[in-house]
Amino acid sequence: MANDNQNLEKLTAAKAAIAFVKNNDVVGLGTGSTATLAIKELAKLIKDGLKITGVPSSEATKKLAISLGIPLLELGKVRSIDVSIDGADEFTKELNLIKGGGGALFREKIMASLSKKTIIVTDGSKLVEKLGAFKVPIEVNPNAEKYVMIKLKKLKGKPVKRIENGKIFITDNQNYIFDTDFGLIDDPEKLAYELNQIDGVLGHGIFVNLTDIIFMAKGDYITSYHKNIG
Ligand SMILES: O=C[C@H](O)[C@H](O)[C@H](O)COP(=O)(O)O
Repeated sequence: MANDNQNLEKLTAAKAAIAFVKNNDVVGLGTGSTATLAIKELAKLIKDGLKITGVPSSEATKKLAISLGIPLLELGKVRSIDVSIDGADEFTKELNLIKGGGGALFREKIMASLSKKTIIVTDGSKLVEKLGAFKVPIEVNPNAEKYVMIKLKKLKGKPVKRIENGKIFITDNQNYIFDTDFGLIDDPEKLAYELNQIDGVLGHGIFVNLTDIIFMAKGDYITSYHKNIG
């Protein structure tokens, strides 16, 4: 459970990202507690006259955006997004991420892939030296449940089907999530590639080369990490 300080940090990071949204932008709307704060800040600007069109990355975010009166386009219908703002469960200074704690990883990855600029916002608890303490969420078609389990074990993963409130967790795309322990991940790009090769895996929470800026707030300080374009 996030404490008050963490919530304040999330809000600080969210506000830093909102500054990148310009009039008439198509804006990717992430999922989770930090993205929610960003979306609420965006809604305030819209009330003050900013014109944007949002693209939600989950059904929960869609519902939130509608309740706040944000005009929306469906993710599957857009060719390009100007800027997207999302959270993360872990990140490294190389701008590699683990996402999907809320199960929205597939649509979030499509959103990030369509975005000219992807901004990630986090509190001070998400920065790690190496990804992997947070188990990698993997979205799996139920028809491939056993097959994918076998494949993940061959990759030395320990998959556990996600249960929430005593029930099997079902994603917005009607799939399962396997939270998979790979230990600390030495080469996230390689693991991402290997997971992409498994039939029945719709997507996974390792995000490599998809982020432009990360704003992390810790206490009173905000640190930004930028993509190395050199
Ligand atoms: O599926 C959920 C997303 O990837 C979230 O962005 C991620 O879990 C971080 O969420 P939060 O901002 O609540 O920590």
